[in-house]
Amino acid sequence: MSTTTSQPSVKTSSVELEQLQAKVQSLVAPNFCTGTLPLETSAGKLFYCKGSASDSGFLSFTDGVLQDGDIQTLVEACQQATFGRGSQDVLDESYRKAWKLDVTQFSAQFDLARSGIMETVHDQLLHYEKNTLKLEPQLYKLNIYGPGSFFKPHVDTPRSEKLFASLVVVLPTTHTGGNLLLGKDGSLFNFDSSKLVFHPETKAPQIAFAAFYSDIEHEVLPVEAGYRITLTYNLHLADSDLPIPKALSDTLTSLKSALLDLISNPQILPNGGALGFGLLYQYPINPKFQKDLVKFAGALKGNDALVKTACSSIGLEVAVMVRYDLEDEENDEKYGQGRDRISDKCYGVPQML
Ligand SMILES: O=C(O)CCC(=O)C(=O)O
Ligand SMILES: [Fe+2]
Repeated sequence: MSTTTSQPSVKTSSVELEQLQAKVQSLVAPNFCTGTLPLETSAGKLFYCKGSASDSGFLSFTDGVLQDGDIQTLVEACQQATFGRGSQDVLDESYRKAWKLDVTQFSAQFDLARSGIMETVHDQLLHYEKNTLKLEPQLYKLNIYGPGSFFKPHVDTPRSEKLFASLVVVLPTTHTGGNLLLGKDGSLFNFDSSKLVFHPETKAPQIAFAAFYSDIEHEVLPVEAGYRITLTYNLHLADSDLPIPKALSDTLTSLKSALLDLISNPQILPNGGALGFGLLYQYPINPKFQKDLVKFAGALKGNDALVKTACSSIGLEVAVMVRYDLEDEENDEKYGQGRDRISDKCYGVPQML
């Protein structure tokens, strides 16, 4: 972000800057959302095939509670689930123990587009960016976690630079364990699907879902009994012409006034200059192509988007820049695990200026 001047950037250290930093750090924009919704009988079946027509079958999630034996037949059509490590797709049961079906092998009657989930996810995760952007879901896999299945902490590494968030839809089956922990050790949320997939009073089957920014660390705890069946989706950004929201939230208003206080102080950047904000989230960018960042600046997440919106709304120019940290081996090691790791594109940690 810069004021409109041709002066070179000046680094300023002051109480005011520290106050602004504290303000930005105290902001809380949602970075995940969860919910449940009834599963209608008309959306209750899952069809699958193993290879030939004679190996095909279906499960119904709405005609009584599924027995483990029924699910076992589905498991037999599955392959062991892999994950990305470095540039490779690997099978490592000490890291991920689960089964998967590729999209070519199954078809679910459950229709995400008609379920209303995307509207909720859009409002929560694109809160400050929803003026111009929308999310497009791409069905990725069906996964089954049986007794002893788990997925250790990881981030979902992007296959596309448009990857914004991940969505997990849990189908109604009896199971215990298999909680999805969001944030380190579940610091953000403990999503216990086993308690959500049947209505607490009527016991009617329900869908439970969790959506979160793909760079948020998460894990699936071991399933203790039964089977946990999920549909996973990659949520991509797509251009849209949604109307600009009129109301700015209290959070945004308070950040705007903190920024205004700062820039109206004659002691701060008296000759103009630049303010830098380290981004809170990570983004799938290819830093080789500067032009990508122009587009990327419209797709910030949560608090990052909030800071950008606040700056723009008081007339400051905002740009996203990459800062290279050549010695950041720790992150390579930590984030070299996850869904579909790709070799030449990775989460970058740009700076907002
Ligand atoms: O099943 C879940 O809750 C999350 C699965 C997951 O992290 C993934 O497929 O990448
Ligand atoms: Fe994941």
